[in-house]
Amino acid sequence: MSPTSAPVKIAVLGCGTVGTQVVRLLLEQASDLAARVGAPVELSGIYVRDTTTPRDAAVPVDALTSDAQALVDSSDVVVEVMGGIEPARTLILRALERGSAVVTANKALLAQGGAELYEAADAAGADLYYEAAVAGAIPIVRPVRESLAGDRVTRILGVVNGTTNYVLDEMTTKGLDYDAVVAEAQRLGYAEADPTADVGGHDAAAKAAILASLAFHQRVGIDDVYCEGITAVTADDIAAATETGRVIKLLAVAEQTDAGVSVRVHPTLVPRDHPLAGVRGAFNAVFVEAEAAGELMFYGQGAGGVPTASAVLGDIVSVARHKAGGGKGPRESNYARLEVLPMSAAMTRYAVRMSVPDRPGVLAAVATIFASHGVGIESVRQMPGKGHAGLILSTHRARESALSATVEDLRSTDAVNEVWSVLRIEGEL
Ligand SMILES: NC(=O)C1=CN([C@@H]2O[C@H](COP(=O)(O)OP(=O)(O)OC[C@H]3O[C@@H](n4cnc5c(N)ncnc54)[C@H](O)[C@@H]3O)[C@@H](O)[C@H]2O)C=CC1
Ligand SMILES: N[C@@H](CC=O)C(=O)O
Ligand code: NA
Repeated sequence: MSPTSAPVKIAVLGCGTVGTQVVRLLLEQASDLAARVGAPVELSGIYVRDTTTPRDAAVPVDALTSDAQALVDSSDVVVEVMGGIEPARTLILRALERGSAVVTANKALLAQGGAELYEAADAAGADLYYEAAVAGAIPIVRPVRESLAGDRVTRILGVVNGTTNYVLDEMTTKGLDYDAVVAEAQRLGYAEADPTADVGGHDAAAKAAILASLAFHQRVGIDDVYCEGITAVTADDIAAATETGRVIKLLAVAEQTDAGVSVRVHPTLVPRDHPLAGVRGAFNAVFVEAEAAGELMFYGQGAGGVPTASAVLGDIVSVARHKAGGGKGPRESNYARLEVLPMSAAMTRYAVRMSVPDRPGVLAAVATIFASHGVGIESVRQMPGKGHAGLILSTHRARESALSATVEDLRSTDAVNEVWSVLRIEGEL
């Protein structure tokens, strides 16, 4: 490091699960970080609501401030780990407008108001980095944004929410109660401040929007993403999945086809021998298919304060290097003009689980309904009950609109007592 290098001043906004670990690592690793950056990396302050709240011993009390604007205005790099839309948005814009680099973990803000932030960064020639916003510690933003920038990404398939993966995994393997597992995910620091963002699928949808924007070089916002969470998944769904050699995962799917771009998040049946089925606990995994690269898989800890802080620190080093030695990170790539398709146009496979009367001719009647909508049946599994039979019909690839029309007819025929659930299938040939 040159003895004349001016320190790079880092402001941290928010001191919760992630912020605490960012501060700890910044201070503990200060000398290594300085050597990697080429200049001292200095914590200029930590913005909190209340400076008197007791905090982790790693957080220096004299660095706490409740004056966010003054802190932002006196820093070279602003690290936003508060979450939420405001005041995060205003403070990030303020930082970017004065040419400061911004590192954020805030996928909700990026997926909702990203355009405004990217434009402000571009106008000021400032860095905007957000590796922690997608799949926690896993390097996925940088690979898609930079390493694959010369390729054509066609599909991304991922487990990108640690909380829901943890919940589904605990319910599947230990038969634990849904509410108890969600509470544990909160205690472990996996869940969002409001865990309905996790279980409702919105957190995964925000990540899917960010990944799709990067992969397909155009803006895809949260409103473009079809989103279904795990709240309707029942113990019976999990048992039926096990029965058919599958597991249920909340998957984010982003695909580019000739017709356009399709981005969706929903509970999905994955065959037990598929690598995504083996993603346990709060771990995440992202498959990327690109024309030249072929299939790539990224795997690691998708949630939790310490792993997420690793991704934040990596971004801090990148932007601090630019501050110390010159240079700048990539601008937003937003030139493509593909149509973002509605969910009704999505193509996938389905498992329809239903109860039918235990009498002859029922199966033929059900098959006729599927055929009338052009939905091919790949397999039928029967599970006998008292006076009725449980059926699981797995389909060939079909259009979502055709499947919806099929289910509507199934619900109105007397050949079916009840349609219990409809789950999409990915990863099976
Ligand atoms: N916890 C995790 O595993 C991950 C979290 N993230 C993201 O990182 C960000 C932070 O998440 P966590 O640390 O888990 O949340 P958290 O709720 O533990 O921490 C946020 C902190 O910011 C503070 N804060 C919120 N609004 C504020 C305001 N207006 N003024 C001052 N302080 C304010 C809160 O009091 C809290 O201490 C969020 O955007 C989240 O989506 C991203 C990846 C993983
Ligand atoms: N709540 C999120 C945290 C990381 O993004 C999750 O559970 O994945
Ligand atoms: Na990441």
